Amino acid sequence: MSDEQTSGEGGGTVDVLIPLGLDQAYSYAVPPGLSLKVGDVVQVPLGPRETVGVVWEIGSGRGGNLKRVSGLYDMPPLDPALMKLVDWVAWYTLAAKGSVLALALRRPPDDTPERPKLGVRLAGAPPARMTPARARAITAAEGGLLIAKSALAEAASVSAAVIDSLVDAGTFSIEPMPREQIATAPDPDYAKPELSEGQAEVAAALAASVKAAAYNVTLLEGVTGSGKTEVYFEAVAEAIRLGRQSLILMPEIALTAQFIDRFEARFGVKPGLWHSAVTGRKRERLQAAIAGGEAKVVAGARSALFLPYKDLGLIVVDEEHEAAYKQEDGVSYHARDMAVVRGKIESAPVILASATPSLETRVNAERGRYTHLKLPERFGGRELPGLGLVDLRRDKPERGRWISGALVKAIETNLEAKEQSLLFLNRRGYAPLTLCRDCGHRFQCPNCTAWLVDHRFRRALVCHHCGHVERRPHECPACHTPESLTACGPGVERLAEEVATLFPQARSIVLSSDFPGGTERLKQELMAVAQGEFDIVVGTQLVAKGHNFPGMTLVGVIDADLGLTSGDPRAAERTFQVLRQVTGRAGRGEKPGRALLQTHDPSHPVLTALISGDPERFYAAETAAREAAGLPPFGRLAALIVSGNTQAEAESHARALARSADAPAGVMVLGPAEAPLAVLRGRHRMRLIVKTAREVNLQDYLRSWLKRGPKPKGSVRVQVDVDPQSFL
Ligand SMILES: Nc1ncnc2c1ncn2[C@@H]1O[C@H](COP(=O)(O)OP(=O)(O)OP(=O)(O)O)[C@@H](O)[C@H]1O
Ligand SMILES: [Zn+2]
Repeated sequence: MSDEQTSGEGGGTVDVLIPLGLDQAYSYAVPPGLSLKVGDVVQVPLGPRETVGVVWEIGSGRGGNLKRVSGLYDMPPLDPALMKLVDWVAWYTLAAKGSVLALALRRPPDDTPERPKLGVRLAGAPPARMTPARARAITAAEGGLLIAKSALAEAASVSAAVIDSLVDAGTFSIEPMPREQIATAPDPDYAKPELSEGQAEVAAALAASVKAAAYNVTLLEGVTGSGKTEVYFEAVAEAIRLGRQSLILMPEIALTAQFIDRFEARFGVKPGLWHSAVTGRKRERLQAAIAGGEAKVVAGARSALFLPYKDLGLIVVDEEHEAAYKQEDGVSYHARDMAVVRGKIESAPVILASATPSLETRVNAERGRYTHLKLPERFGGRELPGLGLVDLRRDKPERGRWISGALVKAIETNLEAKEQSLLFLNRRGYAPLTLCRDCGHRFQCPNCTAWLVDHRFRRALVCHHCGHVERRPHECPACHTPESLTACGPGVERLAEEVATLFPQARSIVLSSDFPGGTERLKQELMAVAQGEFDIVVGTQLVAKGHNFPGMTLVGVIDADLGLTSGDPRAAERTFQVLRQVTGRAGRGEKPGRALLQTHDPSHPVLTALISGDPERFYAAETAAREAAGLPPFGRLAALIVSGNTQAEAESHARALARSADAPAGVMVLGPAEAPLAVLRGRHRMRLIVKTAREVNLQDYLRSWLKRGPKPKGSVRVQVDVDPQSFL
């Protein structure tokens, strides 16, 4: 930013960043009479059209023959903290700055006036001509309250025309309804829980960090059911008392009905909810309430990180280890890491909560960069579930079955005791692979290097990567043998079939993201499970985390080895996390719980660490392994995915890029090799991996490399992923 000038006057210039995939701000002339400052939201011409942009810098030159800014929008300028965040995220991820701005920029307000909802009120004398319908409407409106027209019509079982006629007769007055409250102030003392001694200590430390109003990161590590939520609510309460705003980031906001209820029980109102399904005017109003500082607590998905908080006093990242925090398309940022950045920019404390923290966060805590607070016990003296392994090499289910004898017995015992069981299998659909018994033909996605997953309930074969759907035919498309297709391996739907056969009297349900009826129904079913309406739940990772099912006392993991063989450097960590989360669903209520994990490899270090009940053992071993391999957080990693319409195009560009790598000391460029998903949505993909020592400035290196390297031509695209989480 220029030092001398704080505003661009008529005749001067400004650099305007446009929320599109452009890295540079463009210079425009400021027309006479207009005075612009940094952060102002303006309209500018771009090619043949007009577009919105933000004044990023005040230029020093004269307008000359530059295009002119067309006008200034009547909306608050972008906050300097948010501009800083945009700059930082763009620098770190190598995404185009304009694309990052698109995450942070509010759309200019819709100018069409919002049609207020109309209400009617009993205000005058009864009409000269009375009818039964009119009488009902008048009776329903007694008391003189303002009632929405449609609600009154429904309450009185009359048509809207009847109400209108009473308005015409002067019996009812018509008035605009007050707007639905979007930001009612939460009450920090609405329903304070009685905290245990350990909880109270941690809560006090968190509240103190809020009071200190300074940047500081705390890892809140507590076993499943220890009351992490309850405890960080105390930090939120403190922020509310100070009149400041809190952001609670959650990995899957759409499924957090239980969380919202808990928040309401604690603070008397719902938090402001921010996610992609909040649209239109509601979205605008919430943004305005956040910018105005009235919305005190926002619970949101990762995009809530880019909202224009007026006075952010606390950021909580719940389940900080979750992979869902990493955005893979467009700007590929990790919301947990960027939350820490925003905390720093805002001088606000950040709480990272998890029962199974990421290795990165653990190492930061161990090295003293983060404060480490622990809740080592479950609340109310409850025990963590006892864990046992089932050796599938000995206790082998018959062909086409997946539940071992030991697990069947445990479920039977649970059914007799009227307690709930959860069978966990992280595979959607009926079967991961379909093949022809006669010729061996396998059903593959035409657009991706992936098998089509049999979804029997939907009667379709589906690609989980691109969404391609086809009908399951009756004969093999290759050899035309009728009825020769066979399903290989289990998915949750198939497991549910087995459950129905084994336990016909049990009330069972399958829960996965394929659940018919969408998120709303799914929420209801999760509630129903919590209320004990099902005996057996078959589910994917969707049911593994965050939920509180008090009657659940048994968790059976169908395939504990799944995920350990993927070759992903994070495979061990992920498996450890998901297994600890899912087994943590057992025994959260009055009765103790247990979990059985089926495996072909009972001596695998991840499993023995889990069984030992000593997570430190796992973290120590995994930390040592990562350190030895120079993997994050001990080194830095980036992936470059080079894709093109043909294999040849992608490969030749990837090779040319590799040749120009010119890696200095401390930098290693690996590849190109075919990406594990070699074809995705019809695009051929090659991958280069950049691995550097921790002290290397990875971003600077990548930038200089991409600048001197060959420029992508034709269909070729290069996608940069700093800190890749998924190695597909
Ligand atoms: N001090 C308390 N008073 C009353 N109930 C509590 C208290 N602490 C925790 N609980 C209850 O214990 C259960 C588990 O608490 P909570 O969900 O906060 O744990 P968590 O550590 O977030 O669990 P997870 O990591 O498994 O999601 C909840 O039903 C919660 O209401
Ligand atoms: Zn596909």
